[in-house]
Amino acid sequence: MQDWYKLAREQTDYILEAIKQQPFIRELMNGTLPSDVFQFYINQDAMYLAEYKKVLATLGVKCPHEDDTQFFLDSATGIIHVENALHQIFLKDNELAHESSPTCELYTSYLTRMVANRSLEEALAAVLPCFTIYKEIGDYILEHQTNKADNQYQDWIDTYGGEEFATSVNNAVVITNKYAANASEEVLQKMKAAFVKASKLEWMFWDSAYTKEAWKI
Ligand SMILES: Cc1ncc(C[n+]2csc(CCO)c2C)c(N)n1
Repeated sequence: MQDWYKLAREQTDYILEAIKQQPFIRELMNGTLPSDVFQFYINQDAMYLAEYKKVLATLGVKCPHEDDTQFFLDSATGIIHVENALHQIFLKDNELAHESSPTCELYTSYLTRMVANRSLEEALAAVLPCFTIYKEIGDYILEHQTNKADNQYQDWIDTYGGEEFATSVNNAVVITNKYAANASEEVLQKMKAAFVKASKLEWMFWDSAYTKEAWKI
């Protein structure tokens, strides 16, 4: 398996295209996303990230190569700095929610289960869309927006588009490809399923923010 990610990316192209068409993304891009919807998203994302950083730390500890461990542990602490800075800009303290939406709960629980109970390869594949999809969507928005000087969400957009974040995403892809290169056909199938599912959960996360998804009871 030469370039596992290239194949996984091709097989999830329909999900990427669907994300680009989501009203959340379109309105984020032109700056018209209602601020209560963005608040809901940032709130849920704060809860997502609190779990995701533990997922990355656990994954890092599982990696046999020191450099890979270093990368995932750095990414976990990076979340504390970069993402918290974003939340400082956008998260209004008085609107802090403490209950995860069903989709936020589903996504974080899924990732936690993958790193706890599955092979390193599967866990890597499950964690990767978080990096690659944000990179693609960040770049997509930067490329297509016409209002960079006056979009209230520009700080968010700039975090995920551009070069600095690209290096981190590239590292995550290279590491995942490296383990895929020696994986059996059975493991490769499981990696693909995990990558597809996590990509769908990324779509669902934005969708659930746009509808301000609540528990049914
Ligand atoms: C639901 C959701 N998915 C992905 C990201 C983006 N993201 C979160 S942590 C991380 C790795 C280190 O920065 C990246 C790319 C997000 N914020 N929220």
